[in-house]
Amino acid sequence: MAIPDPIVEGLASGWHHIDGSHLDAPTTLEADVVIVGSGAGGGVAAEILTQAGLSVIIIEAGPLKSSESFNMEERRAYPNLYQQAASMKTKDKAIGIFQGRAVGGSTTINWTTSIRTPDEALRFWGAEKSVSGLTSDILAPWFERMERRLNITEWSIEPNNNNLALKRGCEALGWQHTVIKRNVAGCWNTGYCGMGCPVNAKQSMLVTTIPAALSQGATLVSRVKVTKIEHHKQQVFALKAQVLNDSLMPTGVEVLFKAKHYILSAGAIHTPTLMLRSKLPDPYQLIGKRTFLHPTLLSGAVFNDAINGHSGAPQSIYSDQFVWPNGASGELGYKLEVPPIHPVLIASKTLGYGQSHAQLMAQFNQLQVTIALVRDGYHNDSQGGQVQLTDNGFNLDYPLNDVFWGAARRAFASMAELQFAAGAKQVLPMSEGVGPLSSWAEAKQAIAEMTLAPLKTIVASAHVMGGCPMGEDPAMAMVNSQGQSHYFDNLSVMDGSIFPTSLGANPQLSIYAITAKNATALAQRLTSAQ
Ligand SMILES: Cc1cc2nc3c(=O)[nH]c(=O)nc-3n(C[C@H](O)[C@H](O)[C@H](O)COP(=O)(O)OP(=O)(O)OC[C@H]3O[C@@H](n4cnc5c(N)ncnc54)[C@H](O)[C@@H]3O)c2cc1C
Repeated sequence: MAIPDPIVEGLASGWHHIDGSHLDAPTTLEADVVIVGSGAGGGVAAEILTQAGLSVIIIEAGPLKSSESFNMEERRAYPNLYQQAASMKTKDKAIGIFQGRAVGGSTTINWTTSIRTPDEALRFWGAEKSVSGLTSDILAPWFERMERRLNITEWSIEPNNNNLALKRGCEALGWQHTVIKRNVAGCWNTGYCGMGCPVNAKQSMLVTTIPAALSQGATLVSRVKVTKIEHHKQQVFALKAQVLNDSLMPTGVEVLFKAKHYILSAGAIHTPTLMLRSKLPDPYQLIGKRTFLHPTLLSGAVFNDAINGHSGAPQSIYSDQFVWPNGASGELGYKLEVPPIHPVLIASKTLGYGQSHAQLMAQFNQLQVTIALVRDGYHNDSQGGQVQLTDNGFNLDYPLNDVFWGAARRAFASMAELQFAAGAKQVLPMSEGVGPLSSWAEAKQAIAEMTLAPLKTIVASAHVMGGCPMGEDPAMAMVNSQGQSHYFDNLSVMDGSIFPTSLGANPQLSIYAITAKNATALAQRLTSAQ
């Protein structure tokens, strides 16, 4: 049975799509609003502004790919759909970062976990970061709106064995756990969300807001990368962009975009990189600083029975037992989840080489993996990373300090305790120098004594946040609480870069709801000025 592909059908119906790789001469494009990036922020903003009657151009550096080409193979998905073919790393290479680069941004390849912004985060932002008007009550209708729009509902199907182990461990220990809400409609439970949903069940921006915007006349420009924001006094007057070829290398052809209003939705790291490269005013030196990752530790566990963590909804249970142990600014907390277990993804995040690695991979189908996402950005000694320009790109300098390693050690202990309580026969904290552990008593001692250090301990992130913080006080924020620049009348930022701290929860729903609120306010402002 052929799966209907909304992108193929939409293009056939006459959507305005310009594949930059086909442009061979300099071009200027104009609209009421130009949006840089087509992910969680860009997608939602595009739909709302188009619905308000404004002409919109969405610019995306990545390609337009759709279910027609999503073949559930890691070797194709990572180079096609991820930044740096899924091998992006921090400056010292100690943290691996996953981020999307295709139409739909990271939502095209994310794992569908949808969680509202924790109240603790919102209260901290109000009290400490000069954010105004973002309380759980004020945001509730925006969460409801986006939950309806993206069919976000509790996953009612039996979790896969990877998630079931998390649930069983929590039950045995009396720890808090929750069934995850997912943005899916008619999900086949394949477990391949991270390679682009092959059946268009995931309600990513690729199959929801972007098609809606295009159906109402918006223009999508793919394989074009914005390189510079041209500005003068308090106005942005153009965006300069490079055309990219099939391999996403610049062809030398330039495109100029002109608009009444400009929105940056290139995501954390890339929005700040673009701002730095364009030398936007930054009297308090904020751009790119306080970039957060939820730096994530992994613990493997071998079970007697098959886990088959590649199959079934990747994430369907989480535990918040340890996220806010002593209030927001107390010791760093961590959220417990599981990742999908696909061979390349896991082989690159496990330890050893040669025989020991081969032995571990031979038990691949019995391998359960638990992850602990550390909540960064609240404690005084948790300042996140800093985006820095290099000659041909950027670096994210994210030093891992003692406060982080303290949380990491606690997280490894919690994960081992949980995995043994769930019935694991061996637990393997993903940090060099510690072998497979056979009991909770043995693990407790080994984890208390093990050396944790950059490049010895595996740390990863799929949640990039911050670097262009929001707030009313320009001394600590680049944009106000509506995402409007403090320095330019016609520039907004709508993506994960505006979070003043990490969230302590998976980010997509926070970006959807806050963007929906801010884009609606912007649409009212722009249409009433017409
Ligand atoms: C593997 C993976 C799994 C994840 N799972 C979950 C999950 O289950 N739940 C959850 O809540 N979150 C998850 N996330 C994170 C979530 O998807 C992101 O937080 C969210 O999509 C970020 O939205 P954004 O708008 O900030 O940026 P993105 O969605 O990343 O979109 C930014 C887009 O801008 C484009 N861009 C960048 N620079 C330029 C430029 N100069 N010119 C033109 N275009 C540019 C990029 O190519 C990209 O497509 C996951 C992420 C990954 C990578």
